[in-house]
Amino acid sequence: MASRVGLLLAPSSSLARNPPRARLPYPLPSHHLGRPTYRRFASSAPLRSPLWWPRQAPPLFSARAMSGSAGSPPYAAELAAAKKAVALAARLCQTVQQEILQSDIQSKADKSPVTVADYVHVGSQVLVSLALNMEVTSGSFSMVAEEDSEDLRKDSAEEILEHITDLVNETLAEDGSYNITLSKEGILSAIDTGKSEGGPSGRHWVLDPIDGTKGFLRGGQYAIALALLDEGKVVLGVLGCPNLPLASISNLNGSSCGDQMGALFSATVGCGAEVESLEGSPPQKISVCTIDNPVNASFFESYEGAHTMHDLTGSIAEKLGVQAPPVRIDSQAKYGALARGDGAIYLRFPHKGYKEKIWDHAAGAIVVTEAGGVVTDASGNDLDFSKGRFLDVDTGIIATNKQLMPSLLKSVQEAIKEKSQAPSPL
Ligand SMILES: Nc1ncnc2c1ncn2[C@@H]1O[C@H](COP(=O)(O)O)[C@@H](OP(=O)(O)O)[C@H]1O
Ligand SMILES: [Mg+2]
Repeated sequence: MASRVGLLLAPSSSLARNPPRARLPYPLPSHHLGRPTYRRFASSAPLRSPLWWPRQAPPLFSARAMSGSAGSPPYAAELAAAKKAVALAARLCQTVQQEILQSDIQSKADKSPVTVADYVHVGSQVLVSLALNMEVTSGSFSMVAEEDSEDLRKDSAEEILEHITDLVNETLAEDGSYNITLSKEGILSAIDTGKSEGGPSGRHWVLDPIDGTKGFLRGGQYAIALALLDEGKVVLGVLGCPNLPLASISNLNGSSCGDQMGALFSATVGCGAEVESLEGSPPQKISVCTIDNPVNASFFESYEGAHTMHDLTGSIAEKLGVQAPPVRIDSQAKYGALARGDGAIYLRFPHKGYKEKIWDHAAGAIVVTEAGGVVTDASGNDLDFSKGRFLDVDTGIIATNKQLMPSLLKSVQEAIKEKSQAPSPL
């Protein structure tokens, strides 16, 4: 946020150029510190009062699972809440992406799509925070997330904040689950619920409000990625991928034989992984592919060459004997696709000096491991999400099924060694 919102202020996006949306005629919430207190329309009831529960059936996921009820799986309430939160945020993201793609923003001389990206990052984070606070009825709330409100609190960001506020309130009104409207101060406070540092103790939500920003702006893949850490371990994860087909990507170039768009992957520790539509179709169990011969394997990697060393991943694939060309897509949609067997391997090798953040991998990693896969760093170590906002990984991150992992690790080690011994270009 700090790096992006500073660039927001030129009215360069379709959103900024268009007249402001009509304000919703709702009373606004009062300021609060700490945990946000969203106020229900025509009510001053505090958050979590039964008076707050929506009267009508929510059109998206119903998140009314009860935590810890007899016979219910672990984290059932949290999982239901996370699905609801991600589906709500996805609704906002889809609206904004359509506006971007219909506008001439990508061809503007000042090329400032980053402006729009900020609307949607903040809006998505606010909606996730709000939904989690509404749905999870016990314990304190802690969230590790990408955005903070610092730049949005500047006077110069007033117009942007107003747009974000409208966008969030319109999404809430369209969804209809909560009769709530947020003021600008409510938006700022909700963003700042994501300031936690995480760590090895307690529970922390981990959110990437839009993972794959570049893909989002290009009209490609992106994901809303939400995970829950409990005592340093990822115990559940939800990935909302609005542009990923619900059916498998059959020909591995991003298209699918099915025609329904939007996939929501989820996993709870010890309970397996599932996929369903963003509107909440019956969940289907998923598992990684069973390929054990690399000749038949394909591999996913970042679309962006700045995010991974395509030369190194090419060399790994060659050593392993993979014949298919890389499947390059943005975001943690790669983890989702891998988890349901659309491809066999995910390779990620950032350029020197880059530090991975936990929100870029927490949800994706548990979806893959619960689907029977393995996710490690380049040395075969498990990813450790308990060290705060960053991951301490050796060189890169790899994921595949259990059969292929030993030979993949060998190829990774060989390719890294070879690259380190190669003469550096003058
Ligand atoms: N130089 C870099 N190397 C590796 N990853 C980077 C990077 N710069 C940004 N990223 C991360 O790569 C993520 C996107 O991954 P992918 O390439 O798989 O789509 C970004 O998430 P955001 O888009 O949420 O910022 C960002 O966190
Ligand atoms: Mg990200």
